[in-house]
Amino acid sequence: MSTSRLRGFEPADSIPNPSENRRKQRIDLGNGSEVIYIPRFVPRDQAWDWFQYLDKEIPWTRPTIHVFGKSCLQPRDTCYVASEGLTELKYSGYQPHAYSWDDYPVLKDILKAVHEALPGSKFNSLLLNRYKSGSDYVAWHSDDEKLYGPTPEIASVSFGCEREFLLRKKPAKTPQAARGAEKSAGKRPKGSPSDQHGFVLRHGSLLVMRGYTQRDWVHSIPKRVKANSVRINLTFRLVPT
Ligand SMILES: O=C(O)CCC(=O)C(=O)O
Ligand SMILES: [Fe+2]
Repeated sequence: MSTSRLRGFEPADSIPNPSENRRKQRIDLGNGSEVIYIPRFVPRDQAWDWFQYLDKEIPWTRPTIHVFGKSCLQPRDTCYVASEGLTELKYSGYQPHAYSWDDYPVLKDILKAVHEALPGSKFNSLLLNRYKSGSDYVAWHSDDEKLYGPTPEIASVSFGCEREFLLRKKPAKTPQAARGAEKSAGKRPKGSPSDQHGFVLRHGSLLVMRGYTQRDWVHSIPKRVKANSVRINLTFRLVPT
């Protein structure tokens, strides 16, 4: 697919500066949630160099996780890097070992590039994922673990095979809000925000989730039979101390 946005999903806001407009998209998800997408964040050759390094040097594992009372192999490889002294990460009954930034200088270079692109950000942990083929995936979830606080900023850098990243609004919680959602289902008024978005995350792209995105939305990387090469994704996060 040539375009970074998926057909049938919402177009991005236009940004006044025309050169920025080509590069950067800002999607207002409503109610204090937003996504930024920069398709050409890392130049192509640099991105391939980083891909090769990560594929080869990172101590990837495929852990057993526990979801809905069942054990299963996580459907992708993973690794975790964090600064010393942070609250430990635990998800799906699995507590990854925290590797040190000092052991992977390239991760520090990528982190530096991310910090430069996002003024004011100060990430101190990183979850890495490797999708070996289109049958590897990440199920619908939100990164709403307590250790990240109520409004985490999550910066996601992708390398290798292009895969779809989907965002879907969580169902309304109060009966009143649920009735409203039911009434408007299928006939969204013009100009009101959509409750689903999709991006094809290209090699070297940066996607940022902000505000209440983890509280109000879920995201996923679905299986895709046609995706037949490796994709590596890095999500930088801040664990407040
Ligand atoms: O691979 C991706 O783009 C997303 C990964 C993700 O959602 C996660 O690690 O929490
Ligand atoms: Fe996630």
